[in-house]
Amino acid sequence: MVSEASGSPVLAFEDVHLSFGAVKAVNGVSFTVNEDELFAVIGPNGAGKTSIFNVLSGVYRPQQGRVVLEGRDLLGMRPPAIARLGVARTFQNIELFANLTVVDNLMLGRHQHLRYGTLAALLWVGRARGQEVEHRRRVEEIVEFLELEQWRKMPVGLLPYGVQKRVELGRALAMEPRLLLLDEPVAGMNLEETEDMARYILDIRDELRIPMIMVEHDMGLVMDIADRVMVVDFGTPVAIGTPAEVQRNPDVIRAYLGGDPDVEAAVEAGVEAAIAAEDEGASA
Ligand SMILES: Nc1ncnc2c1ncn2[C@@H]1O[C@H](COP(=O)(O)OP(=O)(O)OP(=O)(O)O)[C@@H](O)[C@H]1O
Repeated sequence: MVSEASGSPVLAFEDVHLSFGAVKAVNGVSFTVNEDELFAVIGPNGAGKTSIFNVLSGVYRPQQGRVVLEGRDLLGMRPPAIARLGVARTFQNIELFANLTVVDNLMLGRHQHLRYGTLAALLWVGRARGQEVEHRRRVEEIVEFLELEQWRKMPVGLLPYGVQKRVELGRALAMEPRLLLLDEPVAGMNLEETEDMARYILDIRDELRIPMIMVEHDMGLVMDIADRVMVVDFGTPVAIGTPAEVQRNPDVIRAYLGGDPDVEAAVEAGVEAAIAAEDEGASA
């Protein structure tokens, strides 16, 4: 099982345990995320994926474990402090201001970088003016990067769903994150929107060099674009590895298909056949 990222890790999630009464939402989960890595977390409904995100962003405080971002222990910090350290997040359900324009929503993402007071902002003087210009410049760069130019002055609520999801991604990028958490980035999207989003996610990794953790139910997307995948089931890690490694792991297939013995026998036969075919291909 490959559990360590190659290169230097940005994030270390170490033996985290989180229970709600008798429910072990996260049960001894450990992984690291490398600085240029797209790391995916998958698992059946209720497996603990959202709970892992909530631990990472400070919403839930685990009973045991460590979460270290670039050498700093995040446990015990409140969500705004963790966001200031550079952990940005997109949500399953879009969380934008529907009546504000694309540019204004992105400007709100810059909010934690504002270094001037309200009075200075109102008077539009000195530092406030200089910083505002800089923030607008950064926002326009993101508009261009995510190809949002044609919608920049439109209220977000009027835009197609796929574009709204892209604006949400832009708002997270406006925070200049050190680590980006993507919670089901293509949920509810059609094929074209999904392909667009996949391209932007890969560009964020390759051009902006921002490491990401993605929770996603779309297996095709995960297997296509993730560098490594962690599978969780009932809060417990089942496997960590490359998409190819994880896909042929019988424990993973079992976690998805349940304990039906007929299904299991069929799966194991299928896995063996796949491995044999691969080996044959390799030796040919
Ligand atoms: N605040 C909470 N209070 C009580 N139980 C919770 C809470 N949050 C999560 N759980 C429980 O922890 C377990 C893991 O839930 P979680 O939402 O993390 O799973 P998930 O993998 O994200 O599921 P889904 O794919 O459906 O979003 C579930 O049994 C859930 O009911």
